[in-house]
Amino acid sequence: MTDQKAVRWEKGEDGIVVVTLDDPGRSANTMNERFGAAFDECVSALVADREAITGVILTSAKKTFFAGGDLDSLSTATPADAPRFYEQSMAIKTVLRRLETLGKPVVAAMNGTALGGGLEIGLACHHRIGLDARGVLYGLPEVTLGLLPGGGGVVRITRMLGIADGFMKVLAQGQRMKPAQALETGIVDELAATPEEMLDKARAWIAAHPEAAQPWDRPGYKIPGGTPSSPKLAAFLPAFPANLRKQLKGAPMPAPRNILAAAVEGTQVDIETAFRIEARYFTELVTGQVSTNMTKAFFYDLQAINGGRSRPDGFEKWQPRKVAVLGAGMMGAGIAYVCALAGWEVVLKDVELASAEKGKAYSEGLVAKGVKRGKTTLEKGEALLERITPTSDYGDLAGCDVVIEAVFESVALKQEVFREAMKVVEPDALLCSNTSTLPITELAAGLDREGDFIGLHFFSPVDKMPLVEIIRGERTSDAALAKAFDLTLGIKKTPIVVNDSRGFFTSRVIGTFINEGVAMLAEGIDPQTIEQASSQAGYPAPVLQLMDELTLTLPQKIRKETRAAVEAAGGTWTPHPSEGVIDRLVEAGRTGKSGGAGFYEYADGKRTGLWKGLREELGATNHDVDLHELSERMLVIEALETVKCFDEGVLTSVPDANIGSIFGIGYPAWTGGVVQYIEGYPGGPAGFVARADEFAQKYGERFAVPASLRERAKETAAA
Ligand SMILES: C/C=C/C(=O)SCCNC(=O)CCNC(=O)[C@H](O)C(C)(C)COP(=O)(O)OP(=O)(O)OC[C@H]1O[C@@H](n2cnc3c(N)ncnc32)[C@H](O)[C@@H]1OP(=O)(O)O
Repeated sequence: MTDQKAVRWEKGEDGIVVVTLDDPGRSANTMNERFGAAFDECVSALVADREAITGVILTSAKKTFFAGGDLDSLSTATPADAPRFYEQSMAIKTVLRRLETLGKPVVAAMNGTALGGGLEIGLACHHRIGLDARGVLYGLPEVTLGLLPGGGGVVRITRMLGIADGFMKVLAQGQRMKPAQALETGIVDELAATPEEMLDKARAWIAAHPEAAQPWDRPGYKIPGGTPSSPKLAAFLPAFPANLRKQLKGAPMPAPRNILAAAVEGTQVDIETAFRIEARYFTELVTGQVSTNMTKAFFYDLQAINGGRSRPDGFEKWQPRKVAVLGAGMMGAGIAYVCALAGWEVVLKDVELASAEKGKAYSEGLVAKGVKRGKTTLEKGEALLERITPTSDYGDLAGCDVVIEAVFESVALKQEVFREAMKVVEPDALLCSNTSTLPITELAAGLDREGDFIGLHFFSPVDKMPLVEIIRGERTSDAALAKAFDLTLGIKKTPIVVNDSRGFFTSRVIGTFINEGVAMLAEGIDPQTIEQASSQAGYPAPVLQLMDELTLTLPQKIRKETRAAVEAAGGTWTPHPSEGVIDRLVEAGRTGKSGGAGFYEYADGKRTGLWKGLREELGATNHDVDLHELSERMLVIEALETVKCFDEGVLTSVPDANIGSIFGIGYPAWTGGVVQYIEGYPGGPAGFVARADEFAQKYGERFAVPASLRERAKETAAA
């Protein structure tokens, strides 16, 4: 038996060797050099002792069975590291191949979460047992980090499940599956209720399968669904890359394409060659900028946020008992649903009982859909609905320890409903406004208990959107912030924390995106070209389509209010080139989707195509455009506005900026978020500044680079 190594092993009297993965230096096992060396030594010892071994069980001494490739190393790879990463990918595949061809049964007793490289270790075993416990996850999430499973995962998943199921159900989605789903998908073979039961099952399986080998190593094995040359698959395989292109709409996301290529090419050759193909595609991804961006955002930034980086210290974890939701429109109804889903009592209040009941009906619809799709049970759904009480009577808010207001965007109305609610709710209730634009400090002014007042900006549709922007007013207390943070985690959303200002962070930054799209129309650029440029940048919705959804009157109203505020403070308003276009369309009655006409035409509320008159109305005559430059203008203007948010103290955290931009306002995932876009721009911040300077020259002051960013560019260029 070895000691103090990342891998230790011990042979029992029954000849079964239990291999325990236990990196001494880390709280989770990862594929770092220490593990690689120790695992190699272990497998060599198993091979040497093969005749005396009955079987092997792989398990872990950590809470997490294995957390995959070492992201600290993977996220910092550059093109110069390509040879090293190719070698590393081949080295782990070689050792796993030696294990799977040991000639003795090998069982993965995955007694905790196994993701990425962790599941790839399991896939090299002849049998995988999962732990059926809360919080345990299995899957290959690499695609969500801009990577591919480079430890043999693509090769084995496609051999095991076939190209179609392997790609669509596991590799392309990168889903982290609960144990039952992992079993159904076929990435684990059986489940155990406890780690002890898991070991018993592993021993039993070894006893029953002394001749175990991988299916693909048995003579005559056929890949499920066939290889690319088999007629059945050849008929629809060509549609895969086409569908992928359609889904990605030209966004620079190389991982899905590389995964598909590795899967298709790898199934046409022997397994060793397939490993080399996979390693080549993996190396290309890991040394590229997109995987760095996505890993920073989706692992490190999310970890920092969920770890409570922006939550004030010293306050006990809190959860509401009874939530008052004021206003049962689209937002209020969604908020009521997510709070009831979290297990809290909810009182949904509107002026008329019928409106409140209509708000509750929204939850009924979601529950019915969930039951139909098997996502919840009838009992759970009914219990959720029981927790929502619709009312028109403020008296029913008695006992509520949180108020979440979601009424019309009017300071006077919001203050009035708070005043009424505060007469009835608990004296220390948390007071939250779901405003998307109105300054929190102004809303709180005049109400007692400004310290308990905070902004909770939800995004629509509330049940689907993963973000809540928490806005701290000038007098919001630390205690209220800690409660709002806990509430947000309680409804399983990601909280970002910003300081108060008009439009906060998300509304302000998305405003620059849509205004830039409309400014292009004012330059005479064809609307279809503008839509294409935003899709190609990776935005989930084309810019003019998005503006129609948000309505053209909203930015017009915000602009008027902001202009009034600027002028009242003695400043001068600089008109934006989008203003004329928006005003013309609003004047023509084209106010957006809800008004039945905007940049697009609608029939029965459904979009039918761009308004044909738009080109004529605005004189779309400018065809000499560089599509890439249009895409960049949108990305750059949002990044510059974010820098201003930092300068003005609205933002104080890079993870909040990155995740807020991706989860809240659809900033493209491949960038890693607004700040990471600047950091990862070709040439780093200095390259970004040079590009913004070009835009400032061509398009005006709105692209002026803030001094703080110029300074950062100098520092990073000198480093
Ligand atoms: C070729 C192969 C490619 C790949 O495999 S790519 C990687 C694919 N794997 C993943 O994406 C999983 C990433 N990790 C996680 O999602 C979570 O972690 C877990 C669900 C596995 C566990 O979560 P929890 O129990 O809450 O633990 P924790 O606090 O997140 O992690 C404990 C410590 O372990 C570090 N860590 C976790 N996974 C990795 C990793 N893959 N690479 C490097 N470090 C990792 C964390 O940062 C933290 O560290 P600290 O204790 O210093 O805070």
